[in-house]
Amino acid sequence: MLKITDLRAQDFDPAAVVPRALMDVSEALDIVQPILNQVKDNGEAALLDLAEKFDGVRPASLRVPAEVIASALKNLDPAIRSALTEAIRRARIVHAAQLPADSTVELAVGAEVVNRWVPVDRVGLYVPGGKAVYPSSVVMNVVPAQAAGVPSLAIASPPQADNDGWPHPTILAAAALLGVDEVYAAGGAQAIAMFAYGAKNAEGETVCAKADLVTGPGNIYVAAAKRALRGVIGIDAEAGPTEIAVLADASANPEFVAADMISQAEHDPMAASVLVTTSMEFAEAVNTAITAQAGNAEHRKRINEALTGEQSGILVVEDLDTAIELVDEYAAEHLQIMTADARTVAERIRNAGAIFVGDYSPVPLGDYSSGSNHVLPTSGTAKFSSGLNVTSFLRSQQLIHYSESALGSIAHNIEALAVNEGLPAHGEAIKLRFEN
Ligand SMILES: NC(=O)c1ccc[n+]([C@@H]2O[C@H](COP(=O)([O-])OP(=O)(O)OC[C@H]3O[C@@H](n4cnc5c(N)ncnc54)[C@H](O)[C@@H]3O)[C@@H](O)[C@H]2O)c1
Ligand SMILES: N[C@H](CO)Cc1c[nH]c[nH+]1
Ligand SMILES: [Zn+2]
Repeated sequence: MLKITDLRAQDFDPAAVVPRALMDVSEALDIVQPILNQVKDNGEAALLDLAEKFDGVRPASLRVPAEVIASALKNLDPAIRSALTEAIRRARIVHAAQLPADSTVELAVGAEVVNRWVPVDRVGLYVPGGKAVYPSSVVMNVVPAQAAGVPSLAIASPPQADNDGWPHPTILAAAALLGVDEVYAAGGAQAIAMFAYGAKNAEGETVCAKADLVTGPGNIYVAAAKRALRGVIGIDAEAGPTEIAVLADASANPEFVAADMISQAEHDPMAASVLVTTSMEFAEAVNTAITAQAGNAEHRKRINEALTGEQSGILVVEDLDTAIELVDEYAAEHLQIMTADARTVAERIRNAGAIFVGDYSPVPLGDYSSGSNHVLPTSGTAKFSSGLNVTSFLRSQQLIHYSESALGSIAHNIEALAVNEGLPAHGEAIKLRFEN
């Protein structure tokens, strides 16, 4: 049962009423800092020690041998192979369409500025694997990186005690299906540090080369490590514990909404499920359906913890405008619109990682098979971050090429502005080119 807050007929501050987790990423920073230092100082040895400590198994090596990856692909269940293949196909089409075009602008004769998009050289892709297994996150990381043209891709995923300390076999098989052969048995904050600093063995040989960018989802420790190491390495968004917000009116189906909220709660006791609705009767019907459905769920303990935590809840408001204001303040990782004329309502939303429209576009569709990306910003960071996409792996560079006469025609402007800023040497650098 989620807590219902009745906000009808009262004034409130949206920021003060939207549910938020008690422990946010900033509080996990103190927990992960010693882990990051350990990896920075001791490379592979630290990573193997941390695997033993946090994952309960010490892999035989940090890098997964090629034959282990090949055997995972060979033994992959055909139904899973076919589902992954279709997910990859759809994701490739959607992500290829995101590729931005270079542009060349000629502002005057001989005055050219090129805007070009250049992929990063090497990326580390994090695939979670603590409480659940995420081969779908292999697809979501690798497909946009490949579409962007990144030449060097490496994956890290937690070692699994029941797979001889290697990452889960379906994760290895998904990597093989996508043509990625560089996979490391490393999880959590330590895996992010491995990509940020690189890792050497006791002999001083490089086991994992430093990456330029790390992307991918994970729990609060993974999100905290990304925040702490930003600057040492590029990061995508803080894609931490899963969130779903549902904006629904009385026309929605409470059984559907309950199932969708439970689906995301099963990720993590820290996951958040939030319903904003204009109907108290509907709010109560969803709560009744959640009680009935969650009682039979495999992960009911985790689900119950997530749904009864401070981060989850149901808000009942007076009208649709107020509901939209609240979901915009919440800025959910996933927002489902389940109202009359859902498509029009979706157009009015400003802040969300991804927006799922209507009864037949639930979040689990996007988690696996819609073609969209499931690595999305959490904890309100959708106000300023995007979900993983092709541009996450690209840098926009400008190439400036002016001829002598093109520079000469605006030299006086540069000199005037340089003097005005109190930086006359800037102006002199232009002027001396045109003397004598
Ligand atoms: N936002 C997104 O795009 C998105 C997508 C998919 C999954 N997720 C989220 O990813 C997360 C996956 O979490 P998970 O735990 O299953 O796997 P995970 O791989 O993210 O985390 C497992 C690792 O956490 C570390 N860890 C565990 N307890 C720790 C502790 N007390 N201190 C320090 N480190 C610790 C361990 O090193 C372990 O290997 C979930 O929260 C899920 O909701 C988010
Ligand atoms: N809902 C997750 C994103 O927060 C993605 C996922 C993967 N597998 C199942 N779900
Ligand atoms: Zn999910």
